[in-house]
Amino acid sequence: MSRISLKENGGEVSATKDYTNGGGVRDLYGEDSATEDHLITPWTFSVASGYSLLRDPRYNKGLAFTEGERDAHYLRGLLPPAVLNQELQEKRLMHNLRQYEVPLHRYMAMMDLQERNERLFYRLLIDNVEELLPVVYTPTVGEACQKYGSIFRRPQGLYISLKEKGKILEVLKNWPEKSIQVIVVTDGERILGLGDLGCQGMGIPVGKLSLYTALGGVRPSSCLPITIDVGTNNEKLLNDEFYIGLRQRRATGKEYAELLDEFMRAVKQNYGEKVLIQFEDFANHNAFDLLAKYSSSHLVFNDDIQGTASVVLAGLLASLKLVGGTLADHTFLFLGAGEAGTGIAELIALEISKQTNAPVEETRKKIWLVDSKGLIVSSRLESLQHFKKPWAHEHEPVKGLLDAVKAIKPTVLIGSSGVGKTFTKEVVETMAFLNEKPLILALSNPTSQSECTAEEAYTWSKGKAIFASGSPFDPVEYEGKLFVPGQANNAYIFPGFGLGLIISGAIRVRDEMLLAASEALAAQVSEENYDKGLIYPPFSNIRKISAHIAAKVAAKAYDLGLASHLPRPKDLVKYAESCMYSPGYRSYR
Ligand SMILES: O=C([O-])CC(=O)C(=O)O
Ligand SMILES: [Mg+2]
Repeated sequence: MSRISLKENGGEVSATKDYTNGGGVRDLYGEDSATEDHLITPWTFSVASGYSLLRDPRYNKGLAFTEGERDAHYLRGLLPPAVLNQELQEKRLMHNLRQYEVPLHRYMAMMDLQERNERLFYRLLIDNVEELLPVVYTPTVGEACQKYGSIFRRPQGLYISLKEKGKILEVLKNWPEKSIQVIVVTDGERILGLGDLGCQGMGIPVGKLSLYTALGGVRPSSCLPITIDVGTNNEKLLNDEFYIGLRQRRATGKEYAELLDEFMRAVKQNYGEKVLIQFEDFANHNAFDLLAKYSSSHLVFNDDIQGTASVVLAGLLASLKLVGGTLADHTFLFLGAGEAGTGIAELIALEISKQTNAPVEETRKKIWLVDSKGLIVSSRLESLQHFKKPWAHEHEPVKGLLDAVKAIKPTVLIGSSGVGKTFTKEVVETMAFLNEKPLILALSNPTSQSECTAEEAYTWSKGKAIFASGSPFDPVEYEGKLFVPGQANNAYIFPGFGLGLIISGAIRVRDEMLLAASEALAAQVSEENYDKGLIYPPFSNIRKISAHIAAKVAAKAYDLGLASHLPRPKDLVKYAESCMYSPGYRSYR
């Protein structure tokens, strides 16, 4: 039951909440209108007041409760006399946060705030997005996952382990919110570039969903972080006395597939057809299969394959303004042929195919991938995993990255292997030797896994490189000129993408929607950004950017006949904006 204080008489009061078919809830509290839909089932819930109101992060306002609210809701004496507005609370908290020098301490302070006063948490995150993104998200969230057991305070999100086999539907019903629109789920096997963190991967769904709200305006109450715990193969965690997950090695094969299948069925049964399930940080060997298996029956999106692809394609489209030519004029070389690498490669091939009308089998030939065994070439075809096969072109075998750069002569070099420091000085120098303006994207996360740093890219290329990275880097001064690296992180795409699916009531994800999202993001890069060498707009404008992405994605859903929210709103950008959650406090009568 959700608890809320809306009525003036305090105590336990019943109110009516309108429930809807596709997992949408009516905007009773004026939060947003993203989810208005046809009503079918009435729902009753109780009202919190007094002490329990102060302890309920969704409705607590701390010292911002007004005199009238303190009277009406049995709060007298439970708060000190001062009344502070949200602005002053924000100022105080930002001041406190900046005192912490250790990033993990900032992360913990932010999580505490989220569990104490949700609206204030989102106020901070939205108003200080560039400063706080690296705290609640990449890179600090990676360290938080590594140490999740030690820093554990209050549980966030929903844990579904092998112990819950056969009971997943019941577990979903334990979650206090009934109306869920977005689930981010991980099994913790490939957390960023940090590997298997088992159950402690929970930090990732929690962090991603806080961005759904802050950057994409999806209501927090409709977001559900889930970690599926099938064990871990991480010996360090298995031997860690504070580890929070199942102390066993990973279940695989049939046992794994059955648990996932029960989960997918339970989600659809409980929340309907229109709940978005975002797969996050699964290992390659499961990620592709899960996406393929469920994309025709569920609204599923793999952020590491599709979200990363869409954000990188956006950067490439934008970079054409700086480097010239069309996408088809370029040659692409990837280090890393997993989810991100092959996902990006395929979306580039699709976009070139769309632009030139050439079949995608042809356009793929502009794109080369290197994995741990060297360049992917046709003589390796037999032994390649299925998702690498389309990239096995005719070429003699080439071992390392440097030789591949020399052989392929790429104009664009993309790192997506999850392994740090692999763009060496020689590699960057060769790119700069081959190209007037080499485009270098070091996508692996967190910062420790980045293929090179921004400073390395600019200095080794003697200021020629156009550089962006998955994890954030500070601007670099080189020979008196300031270079501002972009952050090619899927956080640009998934919040707006998800919002677009929600507002249109989409029931399936299609590649055309990803292309639409990329084009929308690229269109948001301004002349001023280009002047600084940026191929992504700053995150400070992200809510506006998300609304534009959402509008294009929703438009595509309508065009493809996959939207269920009818009639189609006339101005989709305005509509998307009007749906977005804003974190200002509500007044309680
Ligand atoms: O979380 C991030 O920053 C980007 C991402 O999805 C990953 O690296 O797996
Ligand atoms: Mg990820």
